[in-house]
Amino acid sequence: MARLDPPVRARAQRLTTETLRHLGALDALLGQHLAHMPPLPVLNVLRIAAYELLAGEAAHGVVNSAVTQIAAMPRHNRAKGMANAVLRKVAGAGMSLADLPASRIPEWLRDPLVMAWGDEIVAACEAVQSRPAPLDLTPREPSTTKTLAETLNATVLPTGTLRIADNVQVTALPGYETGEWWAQDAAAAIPVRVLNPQQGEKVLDLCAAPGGKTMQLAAAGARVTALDISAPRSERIAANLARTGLSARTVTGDALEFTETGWDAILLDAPCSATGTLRRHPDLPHARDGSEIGALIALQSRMIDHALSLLKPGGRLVYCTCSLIPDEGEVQAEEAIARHPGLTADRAALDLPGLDPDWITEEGGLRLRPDLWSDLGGMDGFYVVALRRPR
Ligand SMILES: C[S@@+](CC[C@H](N)C(=O)[O-])C[C@H]1O[C@@H](n2cnc3c(N)ncnc32)[C@H](O)[C@@H]1O
Repeated sequence: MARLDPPVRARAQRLTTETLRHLGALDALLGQHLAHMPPLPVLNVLRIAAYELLAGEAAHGVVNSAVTQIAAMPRHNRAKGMANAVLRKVAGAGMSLADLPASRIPEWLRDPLVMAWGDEIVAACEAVQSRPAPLDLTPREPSTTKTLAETLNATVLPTGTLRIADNVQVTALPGYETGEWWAQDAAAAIPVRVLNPQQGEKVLDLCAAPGGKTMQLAAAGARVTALDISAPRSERIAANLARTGLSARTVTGDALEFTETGWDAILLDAPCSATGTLRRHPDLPHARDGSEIGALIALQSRMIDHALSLLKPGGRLVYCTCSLIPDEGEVQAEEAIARHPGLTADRAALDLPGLDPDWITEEGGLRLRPDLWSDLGGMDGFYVVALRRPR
C-alpha cells in the first residue's frame, strides 16, 4: 500500500478498514448467495465489492472491477462467473450500510468484555464501533481552540479536543504543516491533562511513540524526555516534534533498563491489548486471538514498579492503557497500590473540565469507554490513574 499515490492509498485504506469493520455482516450477506465459501483471495474481493455496493457506489463499476480482479488471478479466475452472479444479487437487493446489524466484536474478546461490563454496555460499544471514527485534534496552544474550530469547521468537545465528523485527509487540513494541532483521540488526550504538567517540570514519557502525549507535555512547558523501545517509532516522535516546533529529548531504549531518577512526574502509556481502539483499528480482533494479553499484563506491572522507582519522593505517575480489559487498567492500579505502601491514587487529579465524576472507579482511576459521549461520536476506550509516591 505504501507504493500507492496518497489519494489512492487513502481510498484503499478506507475501503479495507470499513470492510473489516463490517466483516461479519458482509460475510453473512455474501453467504446467502454462495453455495460454498470461495478461496480467500476471491472472498476478499467479494467482501470489498459488497461493502462498496452497500456504501452506494455505482453497481456497474464495482461489479466490473471485482470481476476483472478475479479474472487476473491465475489460480482462481474460474470464479469470475460466480463472483459476477453473487455481486449482481447483492446489488439487486438494494441494501445500504444502514441495513447491516451492528458489527460484533469477535468472541475471544467479546466474552471477557461482557464479563467486565455486561451485555448492554458491550452492545453500546459495538454500536459506536460500527461507525467510522471521527477525526480528533489536540491544539498545540489551548488558547487557539476556538479559532481553529472555526477554520476547521470542527466542534469543541467538553475536554477541549477538536472533533471533525467528516471524512477528511488529515495532511491536507489547514494547520497541519505548521503544526498548530495533531491528531489524537479525545480519550488519548486525557492522561496528560490528568498529569497536569507544569512549566519547567522534569517529566519522563516512558512509552512515548509516536509522541501524541509527548507533544502535549512539551506544549505545557515541561522539560520532557521521551523514551521508546522502537527506533522507527522514535523517529516518528522526532518528526512530530519538528512539525509542531516543540522540543523534547528523545531516547531509544527499553523502559525497564532506563535508570535516570528524580523525575517530578512520569507518564506510562504502557503497551497493551489496544482493545479500546477497535473503531480506529477494526482489523485488530481479526489479527489477534488474545493469547498475548497475559504477557502484556505481566510487563505492565513490571513497568509500573520500575517507573515508581524512578520518581522523586512525592512525584506522580500517570499510568494509562488504551485497553477495555480491567486486568490492564483497574486491576493494575489496585495491585500497585497494594504492592507499594504509601502509594495513593490522586482522585483530585481527575477533577477536570469535561470529565464526568461517574467515570471515576473504585480504586480512584478513570474508566473511559467507547459508548461514553455516544451522542457526540464516542471516544476510544482508555484507563487512566494518577498514582502519587509518598514523600
Ligand atoms: C500505547 S503506545 C504509546 C503511544 C504514545 N504514548 C502516544 O501517545 O503517542 C506504546 C508504546 O510502547 C512502546 N514500548 C513497548 N515496549 C516497550 C519497552 N519495554 N520500553 C519502552 N517502550 C516500549 C511501543 O514501541 C509503543 O510505541
